[in-house]
Amino acid sequence: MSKIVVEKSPPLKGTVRVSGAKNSALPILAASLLGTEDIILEDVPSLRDVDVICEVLSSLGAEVQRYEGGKIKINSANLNKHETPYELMSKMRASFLVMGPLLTRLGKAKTSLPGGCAIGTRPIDLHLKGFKALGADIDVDHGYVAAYGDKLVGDRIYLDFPSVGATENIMMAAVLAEGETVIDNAAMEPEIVDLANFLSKLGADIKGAGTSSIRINGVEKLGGCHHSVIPDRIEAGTYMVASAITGGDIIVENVITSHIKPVIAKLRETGCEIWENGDKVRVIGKNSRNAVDVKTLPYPGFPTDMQAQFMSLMSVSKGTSVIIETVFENRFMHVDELKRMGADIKIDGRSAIVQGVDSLTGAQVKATDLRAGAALILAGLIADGQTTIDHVYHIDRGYDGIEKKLTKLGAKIYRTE
Ligand SMILES: CC(=O)N[C@H]1[C@@H](OP(=O)(O)OP(=O)(O)OC[C@H]2O[C@@H](n3ccc(=O)[nH]c3=O)[C@H](O)[C@@H]2O)O[C@H](CO)[C@@H](O)[C@@H]1O
Ligand SMILES: C=C(OP(=O)(O)O)C(=O)O
Repeated sequence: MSKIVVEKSPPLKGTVRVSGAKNSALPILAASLLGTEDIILEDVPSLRDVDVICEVLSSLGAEVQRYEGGKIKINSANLNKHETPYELMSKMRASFLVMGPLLTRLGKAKTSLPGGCAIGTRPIDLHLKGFKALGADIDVDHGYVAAYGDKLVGDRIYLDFPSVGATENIMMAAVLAEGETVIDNAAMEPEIVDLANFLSKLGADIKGAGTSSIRINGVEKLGGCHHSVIPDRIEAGTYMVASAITGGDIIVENVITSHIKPVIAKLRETGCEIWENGDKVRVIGKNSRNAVDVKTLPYPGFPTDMQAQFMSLMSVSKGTSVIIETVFENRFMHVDELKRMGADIKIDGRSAIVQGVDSLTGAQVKATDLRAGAALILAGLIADGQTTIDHVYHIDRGYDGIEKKLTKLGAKIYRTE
């Protein structure tokens, strides 16, 4: 199994370009099952998760052609299977997002139940609540979930939590349902808006995406379109923290700054200087090692997907920081790994109390999930000596060319087999 080795690096300098967003690309690829004509997607990041979802689409009868530079062509005119193979589903939770499109297009869908993962139990009750409200029968048995409904009919659905995945799955199921569906307390993440924009280009009638109430009027059929995936706000935030933690001065390109307001605000609170200019942000980190408190929340709050990276920064900041994780119940697996590197962190329920230390030391650690892996790379950049990170397949799920991009900024990072 390959490992990533990170050595103490100089302050980062230069320019880094952010790739298309994983969390937009995955639902949009799933939604491609709804179209009956050619769909061309651009700016799709090169990631393990994208490889897996493309395999899922092919296994269902869609034609998927991949080109250099993040372009993918999909044609789902001959969609002919409603069941996804367990081996593919078990590789990635987001493959559950094919349920909504399959159900509404074929009248039936069956996938293995996505299990829990390192960051929490990650139930799917809200997805199923939505499908049921649209008239589907749900059958959960022997580790599989099946949904049946020849004729879905729109309804009003209140989500008990603004779940990103449930909002997406229900929105996708509703686009071909009869009449109007309203999702209340819907997730408002930029990736929901990107999915709604994509579906609208296919011919769907969706209003209110990006607010807490989304209205979908079902249409008979969807066609094809050309769509570019929005930039990855979490990848952008990760490089911004890399500049802050190393005391660097970098420009992050291909950023929609309104999507990363909480990250910009919190970095400024640490003392980091940030200049916004169109789709670029310059991040000057020389004074950015001051402790701040962080509380993760659904968008537009501080993203849970940036919590681990901020914890690395707080580990070497002046003072004490309280980091509260409200979105996932178990997203502190990186704490033990950071402690191996000398961080001083205590967990109390959903809070982590981080007492900044003067320096970290390189160690052998493992990426317990995607963002935990990114956090360990960030910690490795300023730790004395060498940090060797195991289980890097987690990192490959969500960071397009991370070693290459960091190396270009002057970081000492490489992969070993
Ligand atoms: C592929 C993708 O887009 N992944 C993102 C998506 O994950 P995902 O869509 O899985 O996250 P959700 O917003 O659904 O989950 C948030 C919370 O809702 C709970 N919940 C969710 C569904 C459900 O049916 N019942 C339920 O209780 C979860 O357990 C969790 O505590 O949003 C998360 C929250 O911003 C991000 O961390 C992930 O990177
Ligand atoms: C939790 C994440 O992703 P996923 O939902 O794909 O596991 C993430 O991107 O940090």
